[in-house]
Amino acid sequence: MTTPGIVITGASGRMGRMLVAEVLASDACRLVGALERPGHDWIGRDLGEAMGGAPIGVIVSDDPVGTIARAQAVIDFTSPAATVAFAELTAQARAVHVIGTTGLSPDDLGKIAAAARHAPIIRAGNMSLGVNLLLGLTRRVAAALGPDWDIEIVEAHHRMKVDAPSGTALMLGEAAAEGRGATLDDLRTPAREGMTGARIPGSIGFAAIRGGDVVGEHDVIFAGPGERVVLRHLATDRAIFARGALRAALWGQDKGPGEYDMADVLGL
Ligand SMILES: NC(=O)C1=CN([C@@H]2O[C@H](COP(=O)(O)OP(=O)(O)OC[C@H]3O[C@@H](n4cnc5c(N)ncnc54)[C@H](O)[C@@H]3O)[C@@H](O)[C@H]2O)C=CC1
Ligand SMILES: O=C(O)C1=N[C@H](C(=O)O)C[C@H](O)C1
Repeated sequence: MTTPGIVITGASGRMGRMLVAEVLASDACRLVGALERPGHDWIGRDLGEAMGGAPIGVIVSDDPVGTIARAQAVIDFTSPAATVAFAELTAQARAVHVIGTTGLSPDDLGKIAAAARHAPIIRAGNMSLGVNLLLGLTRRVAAALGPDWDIEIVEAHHRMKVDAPSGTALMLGEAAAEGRGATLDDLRTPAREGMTGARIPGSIGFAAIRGGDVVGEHDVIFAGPGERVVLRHLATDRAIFARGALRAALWGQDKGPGEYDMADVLGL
């Protein structure tokens, strides 16, 4: 039996490079393609050489149709527009699509849901074991603490991150809202600036810090009368996300069409 062939999109990106290394180090799969955006200077080059090492026989391509046709799984950490386009092509190829891209709009999510009618899509704003455990803890603490406890989510990321709040912060906010028997749309408070007025009771607030090379830090703060509870996750190595994504790609091999998340993959 041959191992599943994996295509990595955005192969030159911060996550793309981690994913390539993770797939090449695994005996459970093969790297069968690497995609970059048209005009990128890696197009047409051997991926191993482009990454500064020995050739590996995979040429970086800007042709998603031909490349994805060879894949049993596509691991995709790129941009919302690229991910929506890849979702359609991956569904046509009946391959597993693992989506790590964040900043997706409701319209993007609708298109991804449509693609998932034809093939499995596993999507999470954070693929790490630690954050996915923290989601369950956040749900439980939010349920246990009453409405006198204000919920605020603070996240910090590197200076190149383009979306805010982070995908992880939004997942944590959704978990906190679920703990309160509501949705994040019900409880989310707009970003604060100027004369905001006092805090809306029961709302969930977000703050985003951007700077340097911070991999990803998230605090869920429960601020009550006279005390605070803080749940924290600190990512210090992007390999945690790549490891989770590859695990998802392999897990998805025998799954039917539909939308899945890391709780499904990890059995949480
Ligand atoms: N879910 C998770 O666990 C994680 C999610 N992310 C998310 O992954 C995404 C990417 O993050 P980074 O790697 O830091 O960004 P990056 O900017 O370093 O990499 C993105 C790559 O995608 C490429 N790309 C863009 N459009 C493309 C197209 N049409 N075809 C092929 N390649 C294309 C870019 O050229 C670039 O190389 C972000 O949305 C980020 O929030 C990042 C880390 C963990
Ligand atoms: O852009 C990043 O770097 C990260 N993005 C994800 C997010 O938006 O939460 C996951 C991780 O925090 C790193």
